[in-house]
Amino acid sequence: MDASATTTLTAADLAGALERYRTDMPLVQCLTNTVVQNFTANVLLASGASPAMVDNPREAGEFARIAGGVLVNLGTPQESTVAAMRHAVEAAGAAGTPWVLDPVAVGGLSWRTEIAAELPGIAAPTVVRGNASEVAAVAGGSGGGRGTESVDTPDDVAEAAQELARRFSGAVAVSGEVDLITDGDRTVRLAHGTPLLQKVTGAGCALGALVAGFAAVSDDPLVAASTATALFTLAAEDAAAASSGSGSFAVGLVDALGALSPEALADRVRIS
Ligand SMILES: Nc1ncnc2c1ncn2[C@@H]1O[C@H](COP(=O)(O)OP(=O)(O)O)[C@@H](O)[C@H]1O
Ligand SMILES: Cc1ncsc1CCOP(=O)(O)O
Ligand SMILES: [Mg+2]
Repeated sequence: MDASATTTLTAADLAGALERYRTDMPLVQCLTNTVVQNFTANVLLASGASPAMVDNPREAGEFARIAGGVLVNLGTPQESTVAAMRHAVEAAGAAGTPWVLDPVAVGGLSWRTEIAAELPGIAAPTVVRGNASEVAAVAGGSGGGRGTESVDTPDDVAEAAQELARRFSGAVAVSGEVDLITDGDRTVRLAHGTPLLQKVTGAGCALGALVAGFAAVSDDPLVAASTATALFTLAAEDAAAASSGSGSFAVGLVDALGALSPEALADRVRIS
């Protein structure tokens, strides 16, 4: 086998995942924070997936068995939703449903840092998606960022991300100006996007939901996380070009997510 084929993703890999996503319309269960629920659901719908915010302890496990992918986001943890997360992760592990951990502000606050350490002990996450400070904290190396924002760059934490991906036999997607996505063996960088993404709350959180959707249609977590990132950041470039500020940008991003075809993604994405 050609060695490069085992170490590199191609634009065609990502376009293929987007084609399957648009055909399958994956059901994505979101246990996410109270700030971003509506935006996340609209991002999933626009992209071609089907969102369901099933986040109570009585139903979360039941739903995780039938969902295509599960997002667990620690942005605003409450006793009840954390109990639901435990059930969802356990059921996802038993059913083989991929699940994504978004460790919002982990490292900076002690309870959510404990939860981020506990949940992977129930079942390993398919993808950990966070900003650089959050990924460093989950890997065990730092005190986190400034609230929900990073004080590190993805390349600062590349080794920690690779080690974490190997620990979970999954992928780690570190967001920033240049996104770094790794499965511990292969590492790709995507330099798309716009600084306007930092002026809209929930951009990272919505990206986590897309990763869960793509994990439903791809057996390769690196492909899933990379396709979600490419779709989101290329759509953001389109929205930025047509916007007059962060408000119209957020609306335009939802429009652009639905308009981006697999062919356009393959044509425009630059993988390094
Ligand atoms: N300076 C930037 N330029 C371009 N894209 C960015 C920039 N910062 C973040 N992004 C993009 O914004 C999205 C959210 O990333 P980030 O802000 O790091 O997440 P979080 O909201 O979890 O902190 C990602 O798709 C990332 O590629
Ligand atoms: C502002 C805020 N506070 C708690 S969760 C949250 C949303 C964070 O969203 P993101 O991590 O996508 O910027
Ligand atoms: Mg975040």
